[in-house]
Parts: sequence; C-alpha cells; structure tokens
Amino acid sequence: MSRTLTLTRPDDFHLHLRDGAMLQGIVGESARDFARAIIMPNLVPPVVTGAQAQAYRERIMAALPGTDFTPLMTLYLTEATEAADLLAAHRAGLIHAVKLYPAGATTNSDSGVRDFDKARPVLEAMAEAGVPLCVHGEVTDAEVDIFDREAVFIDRVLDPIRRATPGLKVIMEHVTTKDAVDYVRSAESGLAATITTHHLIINRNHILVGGIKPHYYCLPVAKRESHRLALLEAATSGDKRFFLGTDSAPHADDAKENACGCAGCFTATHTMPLLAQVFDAAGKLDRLDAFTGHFGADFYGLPRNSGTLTLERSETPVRFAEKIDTGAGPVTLFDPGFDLHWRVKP
Ligand SMILES: NC(=O)N[C@@H](CC(=O)O)C(=O)O
Ligand SMILES: [Zn+2]
Ligand SMILES: [Zn+2]
Repeated sequence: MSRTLTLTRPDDFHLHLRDGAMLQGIVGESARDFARAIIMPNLVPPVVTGAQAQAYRERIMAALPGTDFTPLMTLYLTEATEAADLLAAHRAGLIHAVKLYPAGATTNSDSGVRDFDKARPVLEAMAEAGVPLCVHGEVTDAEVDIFDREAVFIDRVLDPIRRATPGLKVIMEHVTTKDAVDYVRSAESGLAATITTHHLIINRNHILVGGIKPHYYCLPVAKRESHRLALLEAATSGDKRFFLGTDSAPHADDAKENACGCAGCFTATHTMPLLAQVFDAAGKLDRLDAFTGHFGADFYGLPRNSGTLTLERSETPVRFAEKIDTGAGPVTLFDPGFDLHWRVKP
C-alpha cells in the first residue's frame, strides 16, 4: 500500500548553484522539485554588484531551458559594498537578500567582512529598505573551537549587529545548534533561521566514527546529537521562524575526497523525499508543508507558490543514483544512512 502527501510546491531558501559546467550539471536537480531558491553568491569571484547578480541570473536561466524555476538572487556583502547599488538592485526586484560571510568562515568566503563596523552603514540602509540579511553564523577566530563557533558568533557578532540595527530582517542560515534555535525563539521579531536537510539527519558521529566521511563534512559542521534533536524539534514544531534552506553545496568528488576536503553536502536531488521520511519518522508529516512551502515565503514577503508537489511512500526502498555526473566531475549525493521510502511522484 502506498501513502501520498500533496504539498505546496516547495522553495529552497539557501542554495548553491555554482557556475559553468557545475551549474549546467546540477541546476536541474533543484528545478525539478522546487519553484524558487535563494541563490548563494559565493562564486569565485563573488557576486558583489547588482550587475554581477543580473549576469549570474542570466547564466542560471540559460542553463534551465523549459522550466519555470525562479532563482532569487543575493549579493555578497563586502567591506566595500555600496548601499546605492544594493538598494537599486533590490528596488528592481533583482536581489532578495544580502549575504554576510565572516571572512574565512566557509567555502569561498575570503572577500567577506572582517570589520563589522565597516558594514554598518550598509546594514542600516538595508534595515530601512527592508532588505533581509542572510548570515553564515560562525566566528573565525583561530582560538575558538570549531564546534563552538556558531554559539560564540551569536553573542559576539549577531546579537550586537541586531541591537545596533533595529528593524534589520535577519536569517541565520543553516543553524546547527540548540543555542541558535533558542536565540531565534528569544527574538521579538525580524529573526528567522533556515535548517538544512542534512543537519536534521546527521550528527558529528556520522562524520567521524568508523573512519572519516568527507561527504558528511559541511560548515557549520554537524554537532552532537542533542543539537540535532533541537533542530528536528524546531523544524517540526510549526514555528514560522524555521524553514527549509537546503544549503545543497556541490563539490566534485576529487575536491571532497581529498587530504584537505571541501565543506558542503549535496542534497538537491532527494531533499523532499528525505524530509518526508524525517518528518514522518517524527510523527510530524503534517508540518512539512509549512516548513518547505509557507514559512520561508512569508518571512521573505513573497507570495506562496500556487503549484503543488506530491510525494508517495512505498514499502520497497526507493533508489537514487549515488552520483550525478557533471562536466565538472562527479558529485556524490548525500547518503542518509537509511533506506529511503519516499519519492516525488512524477
Ligand atoms: N555549507 C558548506 O559547507 N559549504 C558551502 C558554503 C556555506 O554555505 O557555508 C559551499 O559553498 O560549499
Ligand atoms: Zn554558510
Ligand atoms: Zn551555503
């Protein structure tokens, strides 16, 4: 017997599409199930101006013939970002958010912000114009333990920025800790968080026990089980401040399976089946629609999608390809470590 679940067509509020041959190879994986996605600007070089965002959007659309997927562009905040350019790109409907990477925090973040005071005038202009700020929330200080970097970022950087810039809409991206969940819940307004698929499934043991698993390495790195449970509780709670941002971040296998492997998990292909299984196992399947189709759009001030996506559960496990072949090399799909019984109905 099979069970089905029809959802609002989902959106992905944090996605890496890359560029060139990788973009060509992977963009269809998101466009198949998702209506829209917030596109991360951490290309090399990063997308920092409205003109660059426009050109990147055109490259994405050119790689996507015949689908109605809508990329929602973002700008990469640097210490040299000009408020006028940013505001014009927002007014034109081209960009939907600005991304703050602390310099050196993650993949391709070298142009990020070192001195947060330098970003203050731009943040104030964004608050006034209602442009949301997406934040990679980790400090980069060498003396801070990698497992503590998110919690320390909240106290040292994020809370001071929010206090100094009242009215700024902030999305804490890919939260990995109970500290972040609690912080989002403590805010009166203007704060939300994205949660990834993989952080609902793995904890740090999955990365390290029984041999190092490079395909589970991402940033922020997965934390201990109690934190995963806090994320699962938040995602399935029906709290509108938590919504899906897959952070699907493809890297070619040779860059992952490497003595200095890149951070990023690739989940675009099977995120909706994975989430259905996770929400089902938690007894919260009825909460999936809001998590993937309502809360993010509402926070960003976008209309909810009118289309639908139907998932079905089968008794026999559903097989997904182990890798996607791209012109930039093979990309390994995230392996949840359990049999998947859900799939998107064709
Ligand atoms: N999440 C990751 O581990 N990697 C992302 C960057 C990011 O979102 O921090 C990437 O661009 O590869
Ligand atoms: Zn990030
Ligand atoms: Zn990301």
